[in-house]
Amino acid sequence: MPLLDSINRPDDLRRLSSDELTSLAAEIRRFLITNVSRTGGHLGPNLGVVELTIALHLVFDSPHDPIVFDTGHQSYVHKILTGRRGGFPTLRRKDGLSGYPSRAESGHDWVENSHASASLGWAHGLAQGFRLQGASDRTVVAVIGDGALTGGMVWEALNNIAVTELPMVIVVNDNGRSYAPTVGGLSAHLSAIRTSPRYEPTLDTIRTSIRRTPVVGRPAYELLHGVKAGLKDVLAPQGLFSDLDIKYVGPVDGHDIGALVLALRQAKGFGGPVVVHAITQKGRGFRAAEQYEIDLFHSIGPIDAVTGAPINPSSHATWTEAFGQEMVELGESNPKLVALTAAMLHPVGLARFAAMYPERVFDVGIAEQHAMTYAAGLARTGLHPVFAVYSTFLNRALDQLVMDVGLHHLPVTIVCDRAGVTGSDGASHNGVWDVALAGIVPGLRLAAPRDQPRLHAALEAATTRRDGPTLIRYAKGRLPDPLPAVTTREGLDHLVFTEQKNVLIVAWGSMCQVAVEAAKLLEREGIAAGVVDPVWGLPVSDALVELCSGYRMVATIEDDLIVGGLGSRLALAMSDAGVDVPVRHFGVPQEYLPTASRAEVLADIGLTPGAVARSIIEAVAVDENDSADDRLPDDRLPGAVRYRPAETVTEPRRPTR
Ligand SMILES: Cc1ncc(C[n+]2csc(CCOP(=O)(O)OP(=O)(O)O)c2C)c(N)n1
Ligand SMILES: CC(=O)[C@@H](O)[C@H](O)COP(=O)(O)O
Ligand SMILES: [Mg+2]
Repeated sequence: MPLLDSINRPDDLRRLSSDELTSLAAEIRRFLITNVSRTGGHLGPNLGVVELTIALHLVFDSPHDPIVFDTGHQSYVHKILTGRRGGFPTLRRKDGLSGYPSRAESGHDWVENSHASASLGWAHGLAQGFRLQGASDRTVVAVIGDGALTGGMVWEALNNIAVTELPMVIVVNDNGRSYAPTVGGLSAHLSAIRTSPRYEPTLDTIRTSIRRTPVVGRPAYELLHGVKAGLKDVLAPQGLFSDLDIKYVGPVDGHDIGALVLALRQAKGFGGPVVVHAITQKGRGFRAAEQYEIDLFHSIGPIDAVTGAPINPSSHATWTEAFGQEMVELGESNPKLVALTAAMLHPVGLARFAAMYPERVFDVGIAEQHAMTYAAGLARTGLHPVFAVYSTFLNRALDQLVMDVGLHHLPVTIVCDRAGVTGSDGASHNGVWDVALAGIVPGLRLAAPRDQPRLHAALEAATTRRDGPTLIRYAKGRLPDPLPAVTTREGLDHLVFTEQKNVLIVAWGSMCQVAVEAAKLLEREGIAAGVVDPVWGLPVSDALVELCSGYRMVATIEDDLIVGGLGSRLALAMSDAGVDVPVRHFGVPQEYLPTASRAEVLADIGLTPGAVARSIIEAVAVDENDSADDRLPDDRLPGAVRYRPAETVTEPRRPTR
């Protein structure tokens, strides 16, 4: 029977011999490859932490000793060891196993936020909280990658942790990579430790010779681990942490369970803050991952479990590729254009621009705050920075956007990829807050292009603006077919034009297609509805406010938060202008959305043509004998939450059709 079948809780590990633990690690590796190649997910990071996670659960008593995984994308092995291997066929799916820690799944999971660099803050709070409440026997463990270590929050936490005696073990999972090789001085420092010439060959030689020694070999080998774990203080420079007076153990071979157990036990025994520096290999044990230089299979879709080749790769262009192409062309015509990324050069589509203009791209590590203020500095010298970032990670740089870029009216363009509902990466990855957050910046102009032609135009306009910031947002995945305007008036693209001032649907970005299809459904019901796309939706234009005047109803549809979104700002502007027309808002509710596919989440929150049309029909109070229920396709998925009308709807006047 496979050893893995007998592992249902961490305690089950403790009855295995060291050889059995090594065999278990191999079984887990095969399990990961078999399952994650089917579902997609963070295969590379989790292949790199198999032995580390086994050692953590051998030395610490989870959940009594919390283990906090930074970013959380590398917690699959933790889930396997805590009784959840059966859920892996449903990984990252609706009602399935989350791809990140989940309190609803297990008491072993403490932190669900998948935004990097937060684990040390969490660990500090947990340790301090336990101490204040007399639970001094609990050691808090943070597992943080070398990439996440480049985030500013880490150093805020370390500055505070360093002056405590709290029982905390900070495991640096150092594989030298974020997606790409980790950048910056910190990474160079870790690399120096990792590759210290005085460290590796010496110890490897000793280790090999001892292992060959019969009988006394194994005990001596165990002893060496203890020596090895301590040797770091002697053989290789590691001032970074010890200069903060934080004890340092390592570097330890992150794939040697015995060495890890010794180092973690030593760290636990210190009783105060300790760093354990584990050297791991992202993608370890899967040749295709190990050889995929771009990101070592950091995040994959379904692949062949042997070759690693994508299964059914989409040939359709993506927003990210379209952006990348635009940047290459803009870079050629505009020598002042520079680009920034926070450790996601390829994921945001800047790789080609970087290849063409290597001196004009800056990867700052997972440091969005720094990226934004760095961009302000660059702009202050007359350059035009484009900061490409996933929408949800823009949250990290709000103050820098408001006070460094906005306050100085600097020509910085922020390009938010993965804007809107992303779905399978869970609540903290939906890019739904950017409009509400960035929309508060005085002078910032915000566009949500609906297709590639509009993206081209928006980038042209944004990168030539000199008197303030711009933000352009687009959804994850494939580029939609072009959706041309029927006519454009005063900067407003009319996608469905009706002379009749009955219902006006105002939509932008990915919701334009939804709006057009909803208008067709309404037309079938004899309800005339026009559709207009403002493209540059914020600040709300006077032309849009004036256009809304005289309609029986305005509906706004957006793939971002209703509160603070386009619709709520339009309603406010209409109210200020005395345009007394009821407004119904369709968008993302102020909730943390559960893990599901983008399509499933959009259906659940009523952002489908059928749901929008049904709701508009209900709102314009059609003849109550014709229940809307009989007349429109209910394209919600079974069991979906019924659409909840937005609170801001005012009672519509009885329409005439
Ligand atoms: C604030 C923030 N920015 C960007 C990301 C996207 N992201 C997810 S994992 C990752 C790389 C993490 O590298 P590391 O911490 O070294 O972990 P590894 O994948 O190497 O185990 C990045 C940039 C994020 N999750 N959070
Ligand atoms: C863990 C993390 O933040 C990213 O790796 C995230 O999974 C992005 O996924 P996509 O690039 O597939 O949108
Ligand atoms: Mg890493």
